[in-house]
Amino acid sequence: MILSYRSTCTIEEVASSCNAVRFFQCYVYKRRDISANLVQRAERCGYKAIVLTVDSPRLGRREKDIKNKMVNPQLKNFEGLVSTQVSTDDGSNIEAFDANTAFDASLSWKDIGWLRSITNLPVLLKGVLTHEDAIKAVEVGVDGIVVSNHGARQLDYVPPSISVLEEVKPLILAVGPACSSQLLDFST
Ligand SMILES: Cc1cc2nc3c(=O)[nH]c(=O)nc-3n(C[C@H](O)[C@H](O)[C@H](O)COP(=O)(O)O)c2cc1C
Repeated sequence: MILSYRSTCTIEEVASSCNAVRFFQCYVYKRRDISANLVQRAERCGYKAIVLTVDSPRLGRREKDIKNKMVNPQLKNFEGLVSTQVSTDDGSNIEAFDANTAFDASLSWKDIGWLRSITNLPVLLKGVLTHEDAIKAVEVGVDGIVVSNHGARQLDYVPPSISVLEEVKPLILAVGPACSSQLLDFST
């Protein structure tokens, strides 16, 4: 299974109560020490890989979250690292926290090297949708890709993940952590 950075149980709590093979999903934050803290905790707790989500330099405009005044559950993994209390008059506090405070929108291929420098775990990229990016991912040394359009919640008009599988087929490891129970291996 792939644990989201946003999980309501901490990296440690999940590790101590679950024997499944665990990967940890994270982002690169403006404050790199936060990413490093999460990644290294996951490594210490026996997670087997880091899944870096690369399709969200900023959050998409999640109109349903805004309309519903979505309130983020407490981000327990961040306790003691950063304040997650974000007040916004504009609806979604997830958007306010992730996009404006936390995520590093300058994320680029060179940052894979940085991630590799802080962990010995394999690194997978989540959010790849083209053959070109899959090739580039291999070139910069990632260990796998997750073909995903983030549920089409990030960018309008992204292709459905299933429609690009043929294009990236030789390089595919899996399709989407949300579907881990239906993990598909197209690598053969
Ligand atoms: C409530 C919710 C929370 C999500 N949180 C994350 C997250 O923290 N990190 C992430 O990479 N994707 C997150 N996603 C996106 C899913 O991982 C997944 O990409 C999406 O459901 C589409 O599935 P697919 O990737 O198999 O196409 C979230 C999706 C939903 C519905």
